[in-house]
Amino acid sequence: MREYWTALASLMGALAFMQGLLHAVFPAELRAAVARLLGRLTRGFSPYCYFDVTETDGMSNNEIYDAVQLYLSSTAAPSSGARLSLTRPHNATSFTFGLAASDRVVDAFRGAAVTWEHVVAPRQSPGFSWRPLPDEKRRFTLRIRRGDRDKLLPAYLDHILASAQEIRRRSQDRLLYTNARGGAMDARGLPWDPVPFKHPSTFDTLAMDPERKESIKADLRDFADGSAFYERTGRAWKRGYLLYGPPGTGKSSMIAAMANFLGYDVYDLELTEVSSNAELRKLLMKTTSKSIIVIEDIDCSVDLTNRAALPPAPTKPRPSMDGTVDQDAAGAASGRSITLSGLLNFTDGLWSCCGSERIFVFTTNHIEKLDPALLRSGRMDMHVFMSYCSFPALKILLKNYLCFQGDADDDCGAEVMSGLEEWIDAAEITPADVSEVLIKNRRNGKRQAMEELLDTIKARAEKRRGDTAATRKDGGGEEEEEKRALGSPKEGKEQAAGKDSCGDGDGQDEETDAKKQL
Ligand SMILES: Nc1ncnc2c1ncn2[C@@H]1O[C@H](COP(=O)(O)OP(=O)(O)OP(=O)(O)O)[C@@H](O)[C@H]1O
Ligand SMILES: [Mg+2]
Repeated sequence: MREYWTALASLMGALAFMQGLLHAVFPAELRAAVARLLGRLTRGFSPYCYFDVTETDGMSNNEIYDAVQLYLSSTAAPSSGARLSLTRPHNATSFTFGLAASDRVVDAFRGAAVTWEHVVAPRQSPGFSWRPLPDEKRRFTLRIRRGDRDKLLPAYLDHILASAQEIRRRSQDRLLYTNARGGAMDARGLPWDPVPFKHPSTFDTLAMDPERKESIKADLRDFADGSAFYERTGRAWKRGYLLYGPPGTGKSSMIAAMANFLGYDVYDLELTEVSSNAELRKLLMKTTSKSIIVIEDIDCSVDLTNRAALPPAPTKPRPSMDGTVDQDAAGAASGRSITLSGLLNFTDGLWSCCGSERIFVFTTNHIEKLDPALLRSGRMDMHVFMSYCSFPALKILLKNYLCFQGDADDDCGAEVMSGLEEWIDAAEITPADVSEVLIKNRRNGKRQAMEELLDTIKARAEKRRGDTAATRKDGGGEEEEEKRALGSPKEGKEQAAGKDSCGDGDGQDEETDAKKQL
């Protein structure tokens, strides 16, 4: 036994000596080169090919790395018995599983097996970098059989990217992005600032005529399921909504309800922070698909006066082919570089097709101030008038705020309800004002809250009647008439009933025309 231990000790000594000698004679670079050569030789004879997906690709994060991580976490890993790491992504409420360092997982696609390995190695010399790099270098290595290569690539990677996007959408809370940084980029080169989007508005809580609500929901559903339709018809997969109406009628609430209904992120585009059309294009390019791009109060954000009414510019703007004023030239000449034509390119020009499945929503309190170019057919597919509170909309608010059950609710006298029905249209009261009264009085019980509301509505209707009479007396009748003609709820109701107010009778787009005016 003793001899055995002596022999082992001298063998270990000899090995240590050899290793020291090897290190002294062959420098590290030479050893690495030999290892690389051997690796290349063995790979040359190997029936597999390998693809590395590194965490960073030079300056920025590698989108495919993130996608592979998410994909493996949800599909392959849980069934494989591999070791998993647990993470919760930024802004997410749920946990995701990731493949731990140096672990492997087998996946299958189109009948072929593939192996993923997660390789984590310490970063040796950080070198020069514009941004702090992690201490470890991470990558996924994909191993597939040489014979399967054409069958799997790039379809398998497309499948991974699509699955990861869907997982992200399901697991993450929706995000609200804003460009309020005046064009500055963040560390990842993105011009948008995200915050978690947790708006409670849904189509159930939105007070508007149930029929119009249903038709908007159906339109959104058609849009979201319309991949094949848009491809077949050669149209960009996008849709434009123009929401217009007085303040407090639910335009912003409708946007939140749309986002919650579809599960889309919202990009709130602050046009006053955008200095040029080029910047606008960059912003558009950095939006993701399955998103709603919102420009609120479009009439206030940028000077979108009628083309004919543009102020004379110091240098003569170049007339376009159809004789109208060149908006870019006029805009530049008048000192602002974001123009109507830039905005139109953004919504339905060539640039609008970067990415897909996006909804543009413009809101305004003054549709009459918008350029007809913005309203013409094909630009904004749906014009939705958000009107003052109607009786069906009021019933929704009563249900939401007071749990009022309609006719089945005996507590509240039928006469209060019929009074509300009688006065609500004449009062021209917004859902926001109705909500305010209900919130204030809801602790006093249903009946009292509704009576309070009836008083408010009656007082308002009578005041309106008095105001109108006074205006007529002062000879302002014509002005009042004009105002009503431009944006009154009555007009909205006619429009809601199917009248086209946008001069869009060219029948260019049947699908759009059928649903356009809501
Ligand atoms: N149709 C509606 N259904 C339910 N709640 C509404 C509706 N309209 C307004 N409200 C209530 O009033 C508040 C203000 O509404 P919202 O901000 O959506 O109005 P808006 O039309 O966007 O107004 P503005 O034109 O001033 O931006 C909301 O928080 C919501 O509680
Ligand atoms: Mg609003």
